[in-house]
Amino acid sequence: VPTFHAAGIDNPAALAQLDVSHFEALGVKDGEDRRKLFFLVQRIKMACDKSDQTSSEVDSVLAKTMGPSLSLNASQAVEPDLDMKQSSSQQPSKENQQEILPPANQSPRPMRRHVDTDLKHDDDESFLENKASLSNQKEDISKPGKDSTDSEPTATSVEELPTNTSTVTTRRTSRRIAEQKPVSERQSKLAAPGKRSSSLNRLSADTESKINSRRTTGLLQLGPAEPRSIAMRVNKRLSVIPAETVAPMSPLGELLADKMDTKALSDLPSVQLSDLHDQLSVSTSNSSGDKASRQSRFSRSLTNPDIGRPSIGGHQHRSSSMNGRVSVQGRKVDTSFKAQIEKLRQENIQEFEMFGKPDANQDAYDDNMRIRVMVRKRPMSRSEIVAAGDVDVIHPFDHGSYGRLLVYNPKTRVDLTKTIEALSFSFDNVFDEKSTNAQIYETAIRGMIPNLFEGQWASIFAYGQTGSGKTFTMMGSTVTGLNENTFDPSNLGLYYMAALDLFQAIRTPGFEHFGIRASLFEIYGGKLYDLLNDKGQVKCLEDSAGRVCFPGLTEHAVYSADELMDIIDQGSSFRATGSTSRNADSSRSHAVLQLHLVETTQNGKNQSEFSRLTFIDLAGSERGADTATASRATRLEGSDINTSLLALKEVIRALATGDSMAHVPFRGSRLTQVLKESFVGENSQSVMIACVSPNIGNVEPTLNTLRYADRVKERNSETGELSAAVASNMRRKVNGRLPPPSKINSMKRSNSIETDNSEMLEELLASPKQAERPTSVDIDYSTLPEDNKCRELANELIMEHKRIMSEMLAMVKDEMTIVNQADADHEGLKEYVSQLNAVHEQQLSHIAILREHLLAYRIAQTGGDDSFEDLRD
Ligand SMILES: Nc1ncnc2c1ncn2[C@@H]1O[C@H](COP(=O)(O)OP(=O)(O)OP(=O)(O)O)[C@@H](O)[C@H]1O
Repeated sequence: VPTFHAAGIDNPAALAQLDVSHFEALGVKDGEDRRKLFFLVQRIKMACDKSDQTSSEVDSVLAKTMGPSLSLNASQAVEPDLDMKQSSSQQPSKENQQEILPPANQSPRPMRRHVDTDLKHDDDESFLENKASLSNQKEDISKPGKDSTDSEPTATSVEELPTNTSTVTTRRTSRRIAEQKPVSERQSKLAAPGKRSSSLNRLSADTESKINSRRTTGLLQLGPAEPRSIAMRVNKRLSVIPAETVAPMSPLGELLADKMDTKALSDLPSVQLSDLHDQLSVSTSNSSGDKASRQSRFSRSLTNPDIGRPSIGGHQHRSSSMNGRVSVQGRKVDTSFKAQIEKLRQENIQEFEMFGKPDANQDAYDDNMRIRVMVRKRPMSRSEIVAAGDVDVIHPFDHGSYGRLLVYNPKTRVDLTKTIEALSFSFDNVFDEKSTNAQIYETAIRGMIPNLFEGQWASIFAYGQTGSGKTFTMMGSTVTGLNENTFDPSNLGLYYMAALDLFQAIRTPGFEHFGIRASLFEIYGGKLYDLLNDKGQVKCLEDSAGRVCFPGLTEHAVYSADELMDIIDQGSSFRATGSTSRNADSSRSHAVLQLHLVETTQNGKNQSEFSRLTFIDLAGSERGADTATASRATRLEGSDINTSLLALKEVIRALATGDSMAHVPFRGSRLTQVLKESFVGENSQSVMIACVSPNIGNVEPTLNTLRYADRVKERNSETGELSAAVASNMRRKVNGRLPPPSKINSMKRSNSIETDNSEMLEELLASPKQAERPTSVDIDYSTLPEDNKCRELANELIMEHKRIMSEMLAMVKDEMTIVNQADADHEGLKEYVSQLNAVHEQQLSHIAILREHLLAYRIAQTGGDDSFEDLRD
C-alpha cells in the first residue's frame, strides 16, 4: 500500500488502470508481493467492470481487499504522507485531538463489510457527533490565522505505519488540508476516464461528508470486523497500535490492553493470505473473562486447522483430499493429518512462547497438595516411528502452576476431507516425552517422604492404557525404550527412588527406631494374591473400627533399596499378564506395593506400623473394543478392571472435592476397599500419574485416560483453574500436634538429613503413633445395640439410595444427549459406543454400591457375617 501511495495511486480508478507491467516501475520486485498484488488488481478490475457498479460498491471491494485507505474515492483522497518523521512531529494538539475523538465510553466501531449499507444505516448519535465535529473542524481550518497543521488527524491503515516505530500513535496528523491538491487536479492526474470515473463522481454530498467524517474520527479501520483482529494479530506493525484503539471484540486487543508487550508483538511474523484465511473463520467474540481465559480463547483460535476450506476470494480450491493434498492458489498444500498437526503444533508453540510461558519465579511445587494429578507422555516407540502415518498427537505445555495438554484429534468428514480437532486438558503437571522418572519423583513424590515420618499415609497410582508406560514409571527401566541397552539412571523406577530416600532417612541418627517392611500383592478378578508368597490368596477384611486388614499377606523386612527391588522383581514375575489387541504382554491386574514404615517401641520388642507408602500400578485401562474379540474370561477380566477403575475415580474425586466421607464409595470395588486406609485421614496424600501414548493410533484410549484423570480434579481445561470445591480442599491440613516443618523437611530437595534430630525425635515420640483415622466412614457397629445398628444401616441405605438416584437421573440426561448426538451424526458412532459403555459401567458401579448397603442391612437384621463379600461373586 505505501508503494501504491508513493506512486499517487490511492483511488479505485487509478488502481483499475494498473497492470502487471507497472509493478516493476512501482518497485514491487518480490515475487510473493507481485502475486498478491496481481490477484488484488484483478479482483478490483472485475468489480469495477461490472456495469452497474457505484463508486461506493467499488469502495466496498477495496475496503475488503486493501483496507480503507484505498477505499476512499477520488474526490476524498488525500495524498499520502510520505515523510513519517514530519508527520509524527506534526501531532495534533491535545485539544484538537480530543475534539475529534469519539466519546471516551464509545468503542471504536468495526467497519462493516458493505460500506454502502453501513453509510445508509449509520445514523446513530455518535456518528452525527463525529459529523458535527468534522464540520466544526472544517470551519476552524478555513478561518484565517488558525494553524490547521495540527488539526486533522485522519484514519490510517495499519499498513501505512512505519515498521521500525514502536510507540507511534495511529492517530497521526495528515498533511494540512489547506495543502491538499484540488480534487479536480488530482483526478485529471490520475486520468481515470469513462464510466468508472464518472461513477466515482456521483457520490452525493451527504455520502461524501459521511466518508469524511469517518476518516476524521481517526479510528483504525481495516475493513470487515472479523478479519481485523486477525490482520492486526499477524501484522508486524501492530506494535504501534495503542490498545484503546483496538476493538473490544479482538482477543489480541484484550491482550494488548493487558500486556502492551510491544516487543513481543513486533516480533510477530507476517503471514500468508492462506494463513489469514485460516484464522478468519474463528470466532473472536466473548470478550469477557480474565486474562487467562482470553489467552486460552486466543489459543483455541490458533488451533483451527481447516486448511481445506475455500478462501475469502474463492481462490482456494479444494480437491479431494484423499491423497492428502489440495491445491491452494496453484500451490500444492499438504492436508494430511501429519501436515495439519505439524502446522498446529508450530502455531501453538509460537503462541505459548508469547503468552503461556510460566513466570520464572513461580514455584510450581506444592508439597502439601492433597491430591495431585499429573500426566506423562511417553516417547514414540520404534515401531510407532517406523509405522507409516504414525503421528504424535499429544502436545504438552508447562504453564508453571499447572500443565496443559492439547490432543490433536484427527477426524475425517463425510466428504473424506481430513481435519484436526484440538482438545485441551489441564492438570497439576504435565510431562513430555523427554521427561524422566527422576523429574516425576522430584516434582510429586520426594516431598511426601518426610510426611511419612509424621505419621501420614500416601499413595501413588499409575493409570493408563496398556503400553502407555505405567510399569516403566513405577518399576523403571535400565533402557530408555528407544535406545536399547543404554543405562539411564534418571529412569530408575519410583519404587527405587522412594526406597533410597526412605533408607537414607532411617539411617539418620535419631531415626534408627524406624524400619521398612514391604508387601506386594495383586488384585485380579476381585481377589487378592500375594506376589511374595507364591501367589497365595489373601483376604481383605475390615475390622469393627473400620480398619482394613489383609490376613494371609506376607510382609518382608527390607534393609536397602536394592534388596527391595530384588524382591519386587521376583514378585512381578508372578503378576497376571495377558494379550490384548494393543499389547501382547498387558498387565491384567492391579499391582499394589506397600512400604510400611514400622516403628520399634522403646523396649525394642514390638514393632507397629507408623505410616504407609503405597504404589499402585493399575491394570491397563483398555476399552471394551480391545477385548471385543477376546474370550469370555478376558472380557470379564476387562469388565472387572473397568469397574474397579471407575470406582477408584469416584473415590479420588470425592476426596478431591471434600465430599462427606460417609458418601465416599469405597465399597464400589475390591481395589477401593483395599486402598481405603490410604485415603482416609485428613493428612493423606495421593498422586495420580496418568500415562499416555503419543501416537495417532492410540488417540481414543488416550482421550479416555485424560478424561478419567480430568474428572478427578476438574481443572478448567484451558485456564487450569480449579473448581471452588476442589481448590478449598486441595491442600492437606497439617495437624498442629505433629512436628512443624522441621529439619527432616530438608530432605525434600537436598536428599540429606541433618544429623542432630534429637529434638525432633522427642516431638515425634510425643505425637500420636498413627495418622488420624476418621470414624465417620464406618460406624462402629459393635458399640451399638442391635436395633440401633439396624436403624443406622437403614438410614445409610436410604441416604445412599437417594444419592444414587440423583446421580442416575443426571446420567439419564447425559445418555439422552449422547444418544441424540449419535442419532444425528452417525460418524461419531465409535465415540458413542465408548461413552455408552462408560455410562453403563458407572451405573453398574452405583448399583453395586447400593447392593452393598442393602446386604449390610440384611446381614445386620439376620445376624450374618459382615466381612467383605464381593457381590459380583
Ligand atoms: N517414558 C518412557 N521412555 C521410554 N520408554 C518408555 C517410556 N514409557 C514406556 N516406555 C516403553 O513402552 C513400553 C510399554 O511400557 P509399559 O510396559 O511400562 O506399559 P504399561 O502401561 O505398564 O503397560 P501394561 O498396562 O500393559 O502393563 C515398554 O517397552 C517401555 O520400555
